[in-house]
Amino acid sequence: MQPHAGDDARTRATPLTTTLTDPEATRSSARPVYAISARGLVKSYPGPDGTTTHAVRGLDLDVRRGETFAFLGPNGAGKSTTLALLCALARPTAGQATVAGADVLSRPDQVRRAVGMLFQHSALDPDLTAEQNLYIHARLYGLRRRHARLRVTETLETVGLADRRCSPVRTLSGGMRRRLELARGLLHAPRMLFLDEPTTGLDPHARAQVWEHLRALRDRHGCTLFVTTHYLEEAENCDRLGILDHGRLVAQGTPLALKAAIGEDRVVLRTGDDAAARQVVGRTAPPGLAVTLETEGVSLRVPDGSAWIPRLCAALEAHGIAVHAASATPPTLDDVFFHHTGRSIHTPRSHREPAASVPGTTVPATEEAP
Ligand SMILES: Nc1ncnc2c1ncn2[C@@H]1O[C@H](COP(=O)(O)OP(=O)(O)OP(=O)(O)O)[C@@H](O)[C@H]1O
Repeated sequence: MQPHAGDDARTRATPLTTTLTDPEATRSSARPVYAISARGLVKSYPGPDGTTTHAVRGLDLDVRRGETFAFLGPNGAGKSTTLALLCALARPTAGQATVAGADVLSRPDQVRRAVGMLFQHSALDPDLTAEQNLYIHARLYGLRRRHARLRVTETLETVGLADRRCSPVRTLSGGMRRRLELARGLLHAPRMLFLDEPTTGLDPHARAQVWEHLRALRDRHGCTLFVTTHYLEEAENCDRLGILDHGRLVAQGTPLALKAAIGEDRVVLRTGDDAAARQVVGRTAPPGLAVTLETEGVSLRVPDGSAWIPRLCAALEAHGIAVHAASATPPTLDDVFFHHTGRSIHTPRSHREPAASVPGTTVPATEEAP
């Protein structure tokens, strides 16, 4: 998917009214350029013992029509809550959002009619066939009988399940069920799809198949896709992504721009004595850099990493420490995540983190979200 040239890797906040349309688009068509535009979106839940859980803390976000946008964040970051706010399934505590041209607060029905949704939990009846499940949902969406039958056939074809239309859902594989869920979200032909972790729990082959269908929806039908995920490789393939942490969007941009903005390579040295090597590398590398001990060896993030390898190797050898392997790799999305959050997306959050920086932090109800 093509990156947008000149995308800013950092989050930007501009007034909602100025971002809903761009002047060029307004001249050629009345349709807003942004499929999603949110400003200052907040969602707080009452927590246990009179506390408040701040799931989303002031979100500013714009997603263009036809764009595939990934919302990347660890468990509890607030991804599903944001999705519920944008689909008008939950009411924001504060802030505003326009989705598919409708305001989520004043026109929630219009938003829900305009978007398709794929949730983490299945909404399918395992004892009914693929076709029966879709037909029931089509009727619930308000489609007339004949149109419902037509859309069931079309959407089963779209997701490559036409030959399994008479199979009970319980006999379908996990990947097929997810595709059937996708078909369900497409019944009313929405131009915009919200997908909450569409491939979680699927094997790599089934994940690739789901993404093949999602790309086809974008390319053939111009659908806007908003996908939550904690798979870096999925986010990598999207037009843009936003990194959500502790209910806040800490960075957004194209994968390329986000990685380029870091500008640091990851250098890893595997040595005969990594603990001693860490001390030597710490003294040799530019001051202030974190040198860490990881399973692969001694690691540090430094601009122009490959130029540092000979110097670090020479210093280690001068201290009698053998270097078995050395590598410098350009930043990955995990490095981007690390850069903005101080930890890897795969690292479970620490219990020692200060309360104000823990995802979905629970604080006394009287305390204002910072
Ligand atoms: N209905 C609710 N009532 C109270 N707290 C909630 C509710 N829904 C979510 N939360 C809390 O809000 C925070 C964010 O949850 P959310 O489900 O949005 O995160 P997530 O990023 O989608 O996580 P996951 O990847 O595990 O689905 C969590 O601390 C969660 O416990």
